[in-house]
Amino acid sequence: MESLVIIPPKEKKTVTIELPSSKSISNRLLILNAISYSARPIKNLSDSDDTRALYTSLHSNASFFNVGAAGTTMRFLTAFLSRIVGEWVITGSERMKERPIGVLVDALRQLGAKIEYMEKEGYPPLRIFGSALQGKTIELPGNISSQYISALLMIAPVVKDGIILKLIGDITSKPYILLTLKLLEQYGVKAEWNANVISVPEQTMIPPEQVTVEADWSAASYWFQIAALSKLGTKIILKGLKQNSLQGDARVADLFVPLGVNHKFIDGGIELTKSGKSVERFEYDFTDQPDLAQTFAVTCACLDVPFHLKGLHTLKIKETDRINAMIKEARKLGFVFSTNNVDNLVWNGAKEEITEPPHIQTYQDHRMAMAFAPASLIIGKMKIQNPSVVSKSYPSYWEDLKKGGFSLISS
Ligand SMILES: O=C(O)C1=C[C@@H](OP(=O)(O)O)[C@@H](O)[C@H](O)C1
Ligand SMILES: C=C(OP(=O)(O)O)C(=O)O
Repeated sequence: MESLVIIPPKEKKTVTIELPSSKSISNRLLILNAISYSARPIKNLSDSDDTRALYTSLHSNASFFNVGAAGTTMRFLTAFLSRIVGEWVITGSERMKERPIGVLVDALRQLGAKIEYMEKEGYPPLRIFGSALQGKTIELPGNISSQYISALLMIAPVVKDGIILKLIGDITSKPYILLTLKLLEQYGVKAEWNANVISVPEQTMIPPEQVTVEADWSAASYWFQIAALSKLGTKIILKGLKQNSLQGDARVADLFVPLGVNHKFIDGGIELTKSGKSVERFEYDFTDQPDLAQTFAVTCACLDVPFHLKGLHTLKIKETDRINAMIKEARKLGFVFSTNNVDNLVWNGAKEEITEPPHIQTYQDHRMAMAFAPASLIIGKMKIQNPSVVSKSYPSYWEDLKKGGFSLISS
């Protein structure tokens, strides 16, 4: 498998980056357009693998869909197809077959859906016999993946009598549920969320005249990281980000202030500059922003800031077991992380000497590649295995790094 040698820039730079658009928003809009039979084009649709997987599935005449590694596509399509008459099969990558979907399948079965597990109980691939669904009140755990909840909420307005979800336990990735409700609102859908109960009555959807996808704040996090690890005087302009974003990961801007990155919203984007003033220790609960955890772990260690990252209970069922992947790969950079093996990642400052340029494995996880590459600003030359994995959410990541002055050599 291919790898990429990364050589950091020598000089401080001013760089302008056109960020990719959000795959989370793109995939919701594709489903909402399909459910409301809207043919209106979506502006600035993501060109990521995950959005391509959904777009291709929705525009195909086939009854078999392979969604690859795309979690949202797998979960959203399962709910969507459950109410389309026909027999459908959805599968995905080997890793997708290890990512649980039982909570969503159980909920859909309560609405009358006929879904079979084709291999392992509780996991893809699925065979779905689509039929009309009957809405009701469903209880489901809120602490495994918010994608199950978003998938159900998006079909709710067109399910007879609507759907009421009673979420049991803590709610994980809440901003993604809010994102779903805000986008449903753009399609004229009224919903209510009180404490742990979300209700979406059956109602007519009114597609908006025009929908535009925002730039991706999760992708922006790697540029905040680069700003934090660059020389003083570096300026990074990220185009397409909005201050009043629908995305929960917009929190990254404030979270980087104590790690020495200042930001200023400007016309059409945001400008990052390095203040160089970091805290002595970083602590944060990532329950609401799980996709940012890798960015912060690598940044803090490179800045010599010990940390305690909490709320990481969902990281084990993402593209890889991210907690263990981080522990293993950070060690190659000389940082010794530890975990309770449930929901946290800790670094007390322990370091080991490294003798050769690190060769980072990415475990089919785009965020491993994107969060580790900026470490080269501190460590020097390093190698990233299987760099093409970034196309899951940010296909132009390496091209953009080149704009930032990094030299990249395929090997
Ligand atoms: O709904 C979404 O668009 C997402 C929800 C989150 O997943 P979980 O709800 O499984 O944490 C996030 O990690 C993922 O990248 C995208
Ligand atoms: C977890 C992620 O994606 P998904 O669950 O949609 O595969 C991600 O992009 O970090």
